[in-house]
Amino acid sequence: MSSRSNKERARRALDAMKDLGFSKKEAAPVLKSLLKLFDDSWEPIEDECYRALADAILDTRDRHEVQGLERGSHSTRMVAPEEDHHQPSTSLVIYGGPCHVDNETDAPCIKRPRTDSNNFEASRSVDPKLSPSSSVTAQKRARQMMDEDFQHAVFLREPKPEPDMDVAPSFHDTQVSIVSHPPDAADPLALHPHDQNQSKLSAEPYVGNNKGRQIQPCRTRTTSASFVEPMDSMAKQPQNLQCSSDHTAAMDNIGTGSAVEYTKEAPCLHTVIASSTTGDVKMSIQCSIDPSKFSMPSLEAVFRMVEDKCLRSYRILPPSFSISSLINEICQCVSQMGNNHSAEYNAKLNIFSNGRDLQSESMMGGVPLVEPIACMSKGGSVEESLVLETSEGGQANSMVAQHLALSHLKPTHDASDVSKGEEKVRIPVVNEFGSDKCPPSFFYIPRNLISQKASINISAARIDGKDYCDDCFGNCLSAPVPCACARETGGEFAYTPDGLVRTAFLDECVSVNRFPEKHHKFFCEYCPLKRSRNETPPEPCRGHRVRKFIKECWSKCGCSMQCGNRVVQRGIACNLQVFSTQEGKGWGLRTLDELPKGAFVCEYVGELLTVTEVHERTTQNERNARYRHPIVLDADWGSEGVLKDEEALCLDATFYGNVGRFINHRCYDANLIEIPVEVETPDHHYYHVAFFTSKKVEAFEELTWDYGIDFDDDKDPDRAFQCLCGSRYCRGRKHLSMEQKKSFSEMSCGLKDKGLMTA
Ligand SMILES: C[S@@+](CC[C@H](N)C(=O)[O-])C[C@H]1O[C@@H](n2cnc3c(N)ncnc32)[C@H](O)[C@@H]1O
Repeated sequence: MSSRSNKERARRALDAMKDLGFSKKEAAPVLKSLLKLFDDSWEPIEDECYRALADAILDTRDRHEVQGLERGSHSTRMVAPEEDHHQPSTSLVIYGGPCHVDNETDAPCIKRPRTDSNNFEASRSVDPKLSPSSSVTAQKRARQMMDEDFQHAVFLREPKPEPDMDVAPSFHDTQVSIVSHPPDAADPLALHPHDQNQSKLSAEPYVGNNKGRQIQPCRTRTTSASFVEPMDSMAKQPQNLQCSSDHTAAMDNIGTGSAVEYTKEAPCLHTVIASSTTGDVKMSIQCSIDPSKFSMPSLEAVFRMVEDKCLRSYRILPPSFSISSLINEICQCVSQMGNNHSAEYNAKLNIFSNGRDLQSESMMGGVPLVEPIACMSKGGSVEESLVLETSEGGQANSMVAQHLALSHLKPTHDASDVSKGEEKVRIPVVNEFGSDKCPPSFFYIPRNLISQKASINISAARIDGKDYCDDCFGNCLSAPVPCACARETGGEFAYTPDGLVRTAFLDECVSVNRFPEKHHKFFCEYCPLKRSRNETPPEPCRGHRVRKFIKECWSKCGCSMQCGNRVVQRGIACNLQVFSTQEGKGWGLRTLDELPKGAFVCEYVGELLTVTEVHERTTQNERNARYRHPIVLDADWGSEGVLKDEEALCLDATFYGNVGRFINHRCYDANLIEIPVEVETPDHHYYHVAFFTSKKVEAFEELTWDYGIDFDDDKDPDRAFQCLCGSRYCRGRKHLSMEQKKSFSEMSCGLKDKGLMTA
């Protein structure tokens, strides 16, 4: 590298820092140290718009502050998931803290993972002495911590099975039974299936009604269990059953024993747990099964299926995991498997094991199965029915909603899949910290709904020759020359053959978000955002970022659905989970898989409304205000002259949305970036808002994007929230100077229109 280009790169780096409010005096020595650390390699410094440099400057500042106060002391200790044995079994442990502080050389910290919450235990240094592991492990860990992608990694501890309660994780044992050990045989055992303590698989034995009774599932008996036999034996002991029609389940003692009947939320399921005077406990499950189509599967196979279906899809066990819900699942699986002829069974089990319950889908049209365990929502009935039609052009990626029921929603959530089978992957809901069992009501839709007023003309006829590739076949990415669909992205496809957004393209998109002043902005003569508010005179337009688009091949193209230039339209492919955040942000979305940089995560799907409709809704309907963060589709507002009202569009996921509505905001250094994707319309009024990872994301890390909200603008307080993103660049944080806040704030377009995110 010539010294001239080094100088040029240094100048650009310092300019970028100046834009962020860091003086040359402060930035230059840090840059020098970073270059030394990176062996004069510029790439890690320039990556992510000089993120490493900005981090290092702030770290150096922090360190100087901390050194003044607590020189030489380590306030907290690094916790490695494998070495911390004191955490509760479902606790979150985060690697955190600045790395590589060299007091001698004053070298800055770089790329350190940090905590997102005060509740997380974070490290302040990598000190082999603090780790019981070998120094090799410590070095490895230190290297990991130097890796920027390790930042914010959250490790979710798998719940450890409690010594006497290892029922859930290992159901392969066919010799399972439940045995009670009442200290006094005359004091029959009782079990309340709805008791929270019981359902948390706690080590604490359940003690019902202060009688000191215990139930301890164990594996000491050698009698083989079957689903049929206990039913028979129960039938012979009717005196032991105390049934209740109350769906909240009942527990009672009748002197000689006790029984619980449980029929909640599953009309086909009838579960009875009973004890006898001899101290035995028996459990029976009664499913409504058509005997003519049924052959009893093996218990082991059923358990394996349950494990696949339930435990593996969650990956972790939520605290609400309970034996009763497991029994529900077992019953459903018995019914499903038993209804299949044994020849089909093994093949279907394989399909099932692939992660998606195709088998249950194929069964849904047949014999009704046990209802999924649903989180019932409060509220009235849906007033008007939702009629969905595919819009003009047939295979549109959007639908038209004829009636939108806004006032009374009563959808239910299936905790095992919030998408209710609408996506290719299951998206479970787990609640570790929040008090609500499930997210509030909304209708899950996998594709955008078009409101009546929004003008979106989806028609194959509108796509002319230069915008599609009818002469392609199979995969456009493997053709020797990029096809017409790559025109939008400068003659090169935006995607790599691995389905990732190309790094250069992605970095450019990140840069538009982070440094909007360095990119082109469009100023409307008469801004639709202002127009919709009927302000007289309307405020001047604050400018809209001009964004880069991806154009995917579509139905008019000759290629197949598997073409590498069709990523977003193929839908969600990674394993996601809706979870309750610990920091008080409500529900959030995280990935269960490690995701490389540039991976497609999901779309932001909602109702397509005009900007005016959004404004009307906002003023008329305050319900669900918490979710009201419509996205303005203004990525290219300047391209086709003055926009008509019906062409200025927003996506609102308040009432109808997909999993994208759970993605929380993070100021500036979010791990997702929203990219406009053109699929079925050649103009840029309407497009898909697709989320891609802007860096490598660890499994179980929360997925976030920058809504672009200015937290300092209190003109519209009902729309805003107090930012709890935990980013050191947080625009709500006090330690940033006004100048820096301003720089960060200006990075987002439409900021002053608080509550409206732009994409
Ligand atoms: C699009 S929703 C995101 C999902 C939401 N957390 C939930 O529970 O459904 C946006 C709302 O989430 C909350 N939220 C998102 N990011 C946040 C943050 N960084 N700090 C605090 N609250 C946040 C706010 O209530 C916001 O209005």
